[in-house]
Amino acid sequence: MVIGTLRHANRLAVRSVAVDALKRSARSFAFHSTAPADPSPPAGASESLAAYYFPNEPEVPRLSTSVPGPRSVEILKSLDKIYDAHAAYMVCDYQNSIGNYLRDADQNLYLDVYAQIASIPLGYNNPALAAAAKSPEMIDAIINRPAMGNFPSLPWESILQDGILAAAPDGLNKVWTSLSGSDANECAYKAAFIYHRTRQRGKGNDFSELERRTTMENTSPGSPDLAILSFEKAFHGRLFGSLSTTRSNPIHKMDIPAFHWPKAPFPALKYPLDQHEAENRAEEDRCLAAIETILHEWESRISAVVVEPIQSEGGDNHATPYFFQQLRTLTKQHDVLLIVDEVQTGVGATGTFWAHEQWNLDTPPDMVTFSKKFQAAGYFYGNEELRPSIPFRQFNTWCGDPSKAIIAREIVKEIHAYDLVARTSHVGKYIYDQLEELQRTFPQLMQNLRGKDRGTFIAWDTTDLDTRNKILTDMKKMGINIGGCGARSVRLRPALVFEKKHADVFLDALEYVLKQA
Ligand SMILES: O=C(O)CCC(=O)C(=O)O
Ligand SMILES: NCCCC(=O)O
Repeated sequence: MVIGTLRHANRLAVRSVAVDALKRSARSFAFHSTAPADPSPPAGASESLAAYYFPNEPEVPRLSTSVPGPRSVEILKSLDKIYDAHAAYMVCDYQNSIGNYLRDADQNLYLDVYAQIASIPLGYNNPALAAAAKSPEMIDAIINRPAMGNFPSLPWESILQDGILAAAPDGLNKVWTSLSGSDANECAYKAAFIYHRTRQRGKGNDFSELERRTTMENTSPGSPDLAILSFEKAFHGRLFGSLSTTRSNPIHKMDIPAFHWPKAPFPALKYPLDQHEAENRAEEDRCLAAIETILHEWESRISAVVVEPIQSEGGDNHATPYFFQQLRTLTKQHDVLLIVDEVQTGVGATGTFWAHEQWNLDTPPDMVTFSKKFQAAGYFYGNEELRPSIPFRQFNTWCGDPSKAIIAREIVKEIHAYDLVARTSHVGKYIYDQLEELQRTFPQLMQNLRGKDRGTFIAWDTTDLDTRNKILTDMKKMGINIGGCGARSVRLRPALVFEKKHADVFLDALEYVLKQA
C-alpha cells in the first residue's frame, strides 16, 4: 500500500497528476535494474531523461512496512554486532533500486532526494555507468589495482584527460587524485604547506639538517607552525588535518587532538536575499574584516584559506559572489592560497558544474577539491609550483582509484551529452518556486528558504532540531528519503536526473507532512 493519503490544494494540474498517482498506487511496479548495455540515442530524452535512462522507474514511492521495516531492523541488529551501525537509517537493496528510487531491504521504495549524502550523480543503476562497469577496462582497473604513484597504468593519462580533467574548472588543468573528500582536502593542505616552505627555502635548496632532525620529533622548523584558515560551521572532512578545519558539529571532533588553526566567521545571511541586500552586505563586510584581522594577526603563518561555496553539512549557509570575490582579493594580498572545497557542491547540482563558477573571480582559486558525485576524489590546480618537486612527498599506495576515475569519466560524458547541469538548474527553479509558495502557508516550519538559482541545492530552516528530525522521519514514512543539515535545516540533494515529475511527488508529500506537523 502507499502510505498516506495526500491532499492538495489549488496546485498546478501537473502536481495533481502525481498526487493521484500516489493515492491510487496500490499496484506494484515491475522494473528491472539491469539496464541496456548500449543504450540507443535518446529519442524523447529531451522530454524526460529519467524515462530514457530508466524506462521502468516507478512513478511514486511505495511502502509496505513501517520505516525502518522489520527486515532492516533485523539485519541492523545482527550487523551491529560486527560493525558500528548506530547511524544507519535502513538497509538498502541497491541492486534493485532504480533511477531516483531507492529500495530498502523490506522492498519499500523511496523517492530519494538525498542520494547517498549528495553522492549519486545519475540515479541508481544508471545504464551508462553500468555499461562502463562491465567493460574490460574496468575489470582491469578493479582486479589489477595499481600503486598508481609508482606504476601508473597504460590508460591512466587518457582516463584523466577524457574524464576528470575534461570537467576541470577554468585555469586549473592539473589534478591529484585521492581516496575521499577528507583525503582530497588533506592532500590540498599538504600541497599548500609544501609550496609555502619550498618558497621560503628558495628553489633548489635542500632541507637543512635541523629540519630533517626536527621533523622526526614533530617540531619546528621541520614540522613548521603553519596554519589553514577555515570558517565557522564549515565541514571539510574527518581525518586529522581536515577535521581541524571542520567546525560544524562538536560530535565530529570531540576527543580528537587538533591543530591550533584559526576560524573566521562565515556570513549569516538573511532571506530572502533580495529583501536584505544592505544588511547582508554589512554582514559579509563584517566577516571579511574579521578574516583580514586573522590573516594579519594569527600567531602562525597561514598558508591557505579553505572554503565551501555553500556550507553544506553545517546548514546550507550561502554567501554572495561579492564575499568570495573579496575573499579572493584578500588571499592574494596576503599571499595565502585559496582552496575551494567543492566536495559536495561540485558536479552540476548548483546550476553550474562547479559552484564557484558563479563567483566570476578575476583569478581562479589555487586548488579545487572534489569527491561525492564525481565518485573519484582529488584536487585540481594550475600552478606547477603546487606540485612538490621531490617524489614521495604527495604519495600513498593507491593515489586514488582508476576504477572510480573511469566512472567519473562516464559521469562527465553523460552530463555533457544530455546537458544535465542545465536540466538540474531548470528543475531547481521549479522546486524553489513551489517551495516559496509552501513557505507562505507554513512560515514557521519553513524559514529562510535558500538556494534560489542554485539548481537543486535548496534548503530551509525548521524551528528546532526535534521538529526537523520529525519532519525527516515523517517524510520517510511518506516514502521520501530526505536529509538534514546544520542545527535545524532540511536540505535537498537529489541526483542530476531528478525532474519535475519527481519534484511533484516530493512537494505533495512535503505539504502533507507539514500540514500534520
Ligand atoms: O553531511 C554532509 O554534508 C557531509 C557528509 C560527510 O562527508 C560526513 O559526514 O563525513
Ligand atoms: N554529516 C552526516 C550526515 C548524515 C545524516 O545526518 O543523515
